[in-house]
Amino acid sequence: MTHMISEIFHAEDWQEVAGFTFEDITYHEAVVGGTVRIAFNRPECRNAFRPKTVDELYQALEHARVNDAIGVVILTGNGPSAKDGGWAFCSGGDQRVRGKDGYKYDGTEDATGKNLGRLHILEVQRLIRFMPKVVMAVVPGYAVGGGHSLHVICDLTLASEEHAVFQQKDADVASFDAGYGSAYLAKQVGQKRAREIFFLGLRYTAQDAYEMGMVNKVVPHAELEKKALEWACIINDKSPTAQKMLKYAFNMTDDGMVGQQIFAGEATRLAYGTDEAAEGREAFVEKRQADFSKFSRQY
Ligand SMILES: CC(C)(COP(=O)(O)OP(=O)(O)OC[C@H]1O[C@@H](n2cnc3c(N)ncnc32)[C@H](O)[C@@H]1OP(=O)(O)O)[C@@H](O)C(=O)NCCC(=O)NCCSC(=O)c1cc(O)c2ccccc2c1O
Repeated sequence: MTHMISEIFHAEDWQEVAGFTFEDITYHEAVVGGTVRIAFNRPECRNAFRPKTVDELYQALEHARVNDAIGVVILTGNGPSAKDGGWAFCSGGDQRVRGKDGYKYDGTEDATGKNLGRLHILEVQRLIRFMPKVVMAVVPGYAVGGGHSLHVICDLTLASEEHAVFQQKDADVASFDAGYGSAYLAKQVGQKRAREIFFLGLRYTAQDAYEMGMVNKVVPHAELEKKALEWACIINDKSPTAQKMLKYAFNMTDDGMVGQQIFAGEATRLAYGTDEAAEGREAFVEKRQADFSKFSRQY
């Protein structure tokens, strides 16, 4: 008997990625190739993340990042909750395990033995931001707190027409994502709207979020995952180099020197492929003066 992943998950489209024993997430690769689906799998607590969840998420994202065959990562939440039928993308940090210095592992999971608190969802945000793949948030229910920030950092967001709820409740629990979660949100929806979202913590539907500019498409709940895979296939049919350079170009204006470094690194890689670069390398190896005279100063 196959275990149900999520009510709107289409098992025929996916196969489990081998080699992992995840508990808090599920990790699948599309049968058609090119796309992975990573899903929070704690629907009973609206897919809140504890440190173990974040570790698993980071591991799966890193695995996708370095997999040459993958162009798109779908990030979503499994559901509904068996307790009450509620749907969630992610409700942020698990408040039951928040300590004075961050979110706590349970005793057996802490690698340091010192029970250090973690805020490493921020490391996940950076991984999503800087990976040369399109990351798509697929929001079937609540995207709240740190879960809202995760949808903000993703390149695209699709949302369930019936069940998606966007809400920033950080200030209700005396937390604040003062990085991408707020400042980058303001780039998406404008300063007044972003301040409203954080200062008031109101609930917004998928349609509200679409009108504000932080959701790309509102999709009927039952069709959400099919639409996500359809979009992923469209993205994957295009030039991987063009898609990567575009993502880094979009990021660059907001990411300062790091954004420039990442874009510039890829420009260097492209330059290495030219005859001009080969001449420079070969001249060094052959211990001769490089002859760049035949290369044009194109304008
Ligand atoms: C998400 C909700 C609005 C949903 O409300 P609803 O009424 O539909 O459902 P319940 O409230 O009854 O929830 C069902 C069930 O789930 C439990 N639960 C939900 N969210 C969490 C959570 N985040 N942590 C732990 N448990 C959660 C809830 O207790 C119920 O359990 P039962 O046992 O009673 O069945 C609503 O649930 C809600 O408001 N949730 C809390 C949202 C929240 O405050 N999130 C945290 C914001 S702070 C944050 O995420 C954050 C994390 C970081 O790591 C950061 C790092 C660096 C900077 C900032 C960070 C940051 O802000």
